[in-house]
Amino acid sequence: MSTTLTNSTSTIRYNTIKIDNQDIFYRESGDKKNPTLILLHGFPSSSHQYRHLLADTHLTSKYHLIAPDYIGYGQSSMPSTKDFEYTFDNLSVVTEKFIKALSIEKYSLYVFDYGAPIGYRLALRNPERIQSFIVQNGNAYDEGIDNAFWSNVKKYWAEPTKQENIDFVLGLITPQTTQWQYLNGVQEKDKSLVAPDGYVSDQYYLDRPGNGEIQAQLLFDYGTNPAKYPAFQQYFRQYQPPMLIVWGKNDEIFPAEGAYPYKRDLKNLEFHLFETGHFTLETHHQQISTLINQFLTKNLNNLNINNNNPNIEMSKNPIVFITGNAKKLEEVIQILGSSLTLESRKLDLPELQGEPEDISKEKCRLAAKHVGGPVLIEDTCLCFNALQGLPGPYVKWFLDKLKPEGLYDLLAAHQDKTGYALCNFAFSRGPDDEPIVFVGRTNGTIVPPRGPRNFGWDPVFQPEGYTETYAEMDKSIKNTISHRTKSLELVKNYLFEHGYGN
Ligand SMILES: O=c1[nH]c(=O)c2ncn([C@@H]3O[C@H](COP(=O)(O)OP(=O)(O)OP(=O)(O)O)[C@@H](O)[C@H]3O)c2[nH]1
Ligand SMILES: [Mg+2]
Repeated sequence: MSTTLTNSTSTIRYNTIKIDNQDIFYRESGDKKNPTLILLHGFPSSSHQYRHLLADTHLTSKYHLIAPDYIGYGQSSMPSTKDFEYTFDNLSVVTEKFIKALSIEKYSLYVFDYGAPIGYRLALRNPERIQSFIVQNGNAYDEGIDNAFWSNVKKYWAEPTKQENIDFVLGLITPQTTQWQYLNGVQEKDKSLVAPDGYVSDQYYLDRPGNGEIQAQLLFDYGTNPAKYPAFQQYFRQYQPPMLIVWGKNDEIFPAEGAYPYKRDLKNLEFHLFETGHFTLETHHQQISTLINQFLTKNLNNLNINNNNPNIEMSKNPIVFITGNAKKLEEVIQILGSSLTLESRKLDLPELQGEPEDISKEKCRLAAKHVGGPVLIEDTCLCFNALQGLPGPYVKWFLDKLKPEGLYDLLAAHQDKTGYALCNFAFSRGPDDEPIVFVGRTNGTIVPPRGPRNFGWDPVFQPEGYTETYAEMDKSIKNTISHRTKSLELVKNYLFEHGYGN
């Protein structure tokens, strides 16, 4: 339990820290020892928009919450556009430095509106640090900005000096528009839930001399975001961060059309639309808090166990998976999903001759020396029973010279066509640590090649109980029964027990 609790609402602290000589103001609640949720605000607001979540003891008894104000917003410094270039790149760099200055190693991100392109940039640069995402009316897909509001913004991106376009931008920072942002799309019965303090204080900050130029510069730079959407989407597909979507569906700026496409890329996605507008938390913070609590509890479960156990070693460095084989890496990423974050490095390490376990241990020692930190390697064997386990670890060279047909022909003189695929993962914490080996094995039969030839000996291996070869079957089936999956399962269990899980 947090030590900062009082009665039914949590204590919020208000602090300022210097980053690159600028003051960054932030609100903080909950115990620092617990997993961190960083709340990134939107336009035209500040960390004030997260006041309900920050005060919610259901969240702060289990999580550490932090909400900064970006430069130019709320209580943070507001240098002029001559002294600071207001771009999403720059705001994300400052946010990254802010997180580092507070010594936060891993975190979940709540992204809303402008917070989305800032948070996704952070994730592209630090995929290993991101534990999960909560997305509220924040965009990463073209569908979300294909509407009347954005067609005006696009005109401004195309001709920023045209008076008509400047007038449009100036219209966005008037008291009427700010109030509209809070109330538009809110159901009649819920309007009295929206505190006027939100739009009144946002307007106070917008009205500061020079702030209009800042908003115009940043809105112009929003034009750099659509070009990044493919990279954001690729990150989602590759790293599969758990994601909770909580979206006010009557928002005219970020309508629900921008929420659905996340479903295309994220496998671990919870999706909720609410009958309300842009500032969804104003009317639905209780429902959202409950969902966040359930979502984080489910997805950070392993981490909570680790945090409660002082004997667990938490790695500061990410585990580097070394392989020279792109297909192998692809499967490892598919199998692991978001459960474990690895950094990959392409390197073809020399391999010893001998028994599979000794080969993988030695490969792992070399990798640990190379990286100087925690490493994971993998060595795969294809073993024929009639040949006492050969070609085993040497299958790569046999395959290279003989092709899949030749592998099958090796058994021409033998009745027994059975064999097994063997996968040895080896893990070491660093150069002085003895590697541990995790073995996964799938039995099968060696058959004349069938199916696509894009991965090694897959066409000649037909796993026991199946009529298709590895190459013919759907990837999702191979990844349920394969030698690699079985070995990775043991790796995951071991690493979770030792504090490396997501
Ligand atoms: O059909 C396949 N299905 C698989 O699931 C599979 N896994 C590995 N292989 C192949 O078997 C040899 C292992 O050698 P290997 O473990 O030393 O790998 P590698 O040298 O390619 O990469 P690495 O050592 O840099 O990680 C290489 O020819 C790999 O292409 C597979 N073929
Ligand atoms: Mg190799």
